[in-house]
Amino acid sequence: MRRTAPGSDPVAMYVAGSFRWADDTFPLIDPTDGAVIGAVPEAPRELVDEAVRAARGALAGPWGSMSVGDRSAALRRIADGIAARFGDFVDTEVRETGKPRALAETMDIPRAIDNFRAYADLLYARRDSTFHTVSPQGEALNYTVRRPLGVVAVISPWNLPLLLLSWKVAPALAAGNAVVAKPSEETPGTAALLAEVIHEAGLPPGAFNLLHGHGAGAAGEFLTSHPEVDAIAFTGESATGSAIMRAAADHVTPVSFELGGKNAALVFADADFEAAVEGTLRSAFTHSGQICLCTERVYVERPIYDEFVAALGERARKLAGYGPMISAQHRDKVLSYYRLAVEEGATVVAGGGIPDFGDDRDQGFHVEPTVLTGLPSTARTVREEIFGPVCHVAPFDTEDEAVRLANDSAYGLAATVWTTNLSRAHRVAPRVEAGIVWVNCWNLRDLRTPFGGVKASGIGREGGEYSLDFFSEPVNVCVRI
Ligand SMILES: NC(=O)c1ccc[n+]([C@@H]2O[C@H](COP(=O)([O-])OP(=O)(O)OC[C@H]3O[C@@H](n4cnc5c(N)ncnc54)[C@H](O)[C@@H]3O)[C@@H](O)[C@H]2O)c1
Ligand SMILES: O=C/C=C/C=C(\O)C(=O)O
Repeated sequence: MRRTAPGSDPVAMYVAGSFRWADDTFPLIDPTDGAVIGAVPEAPRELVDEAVRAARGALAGPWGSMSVGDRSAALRRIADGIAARFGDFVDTEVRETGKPRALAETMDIPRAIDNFRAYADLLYARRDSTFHTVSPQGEALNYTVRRPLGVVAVISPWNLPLLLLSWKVAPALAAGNAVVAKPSEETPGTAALLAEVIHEAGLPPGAFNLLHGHGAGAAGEFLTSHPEVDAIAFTGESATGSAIMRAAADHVTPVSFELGGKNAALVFADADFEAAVEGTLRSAFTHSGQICLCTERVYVERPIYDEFVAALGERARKLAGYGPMISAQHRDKVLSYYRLAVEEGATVVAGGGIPDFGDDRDQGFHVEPTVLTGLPSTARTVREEIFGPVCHVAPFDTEDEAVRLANDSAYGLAATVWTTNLSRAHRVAPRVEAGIVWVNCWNLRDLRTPFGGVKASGIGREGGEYSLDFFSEPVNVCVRI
């Protein structure tokens, strides 16, 4: 069984229990220095068809009839398998995304392991409803059974490649579905390692299948428009979500969408100043702003506005060790917003250009952490998702205005509120149109909470029981007594 292309990194595909390659390949690029580090297979339509058939076959075979206990044990073996190859996963994650090693070591890879462990447990913890019905039509026992959806397509982005893939694959498998996954073409490596781990864990052939390749007009679209796919779980840009929704409409395929954001931070004058500045620095610049939860709009109550802007700008200028944009194309997109902001009349408080390291990183795709001020709320820079290390800071005068500004967006994924006034925190948080509101913190995550966005930021919620709800169909059985 050949897992790797000759002379390249192991980014094989995995279909029907065996590792696959393809004649057509494209280069894998290290964004830190722009070097070609491997070749990625482009799955042809026939292989997508074969993967969907293999998944269907798995549902009719041992995977479809596996006990909850055995399924849970299989998920645990996957978690242990990732843990056993922790270093390989970290190396691959860092090489393909350019993110700081500490981030991969403390967030991406441990959280991926947790995802498999958590869903192994949740399988047991799950309860469903039963009702004893007494009505004029008669007496009955109503109970609920959960059926898997069937063949689930998982399409994931490049920013947290393993975390966001496992965030869908683990609950989909836990609920008894068969999965066909297509990770981002820019970061296929950790998914390929996951396929090896799943193979070693002994899942029946076809229960998990992995394809590589591009989205539009390629493997991604072949998969999401496939008539035999029963559900689509997607994380990525809102525009891609729209395209997938159109493809899914033909077969009324259910979708779960985690999409883009333009997340707001509200900093009140009564906030712990130091915590708010440091927290906003983290929320705007972690992974160079390439986390869907990152802050791009900061609103600060006027009495502390000047001091806040000065402090944030000074710390942004001093940031070191940050990673690159994922690709030359994405770097160019972010830089085009830096230019647009100036055209729109912004004051550049920090950054605004390309750093000069004087080493190999100058061949990579870095941009400077950037703080802007002075734009009206109608500016494209304030309205559109940039997905880079950049935020715009504007003042506000009242609590109502702060909430109105936060909600003045097509998006609604996450928000942060910085205040020491407990009543204000509880008053403001539910008024913000976002799926997640952090008070005096950012990205403090618990796998059991509902995760997702409102408006253009998504459809549905993932996390804990919420994922199991999406990945299974409740069936009401009514038995006359
Ligand atoms: N809400 C969240 O939880 C969340 C999490 C991470 C990233 N994101 C968003 O993801 C974006 C960055 O990731 P990206 O650039 O990889 O997103 P993207 O939408 O460009 O690509 C995501 C995936 O979709 C595939 N794809 C693209 N076009 C497709 C099509 N027509 N049909 C089927 N598949 C297709 C790609 O190949 C890739 O695997 C940002 O907008 C970010 O906000 C959201
Ligand atoms: O990029 C966007 C999604 C982030 C998700 C998490 O960081 C998480 O689930 O903890």
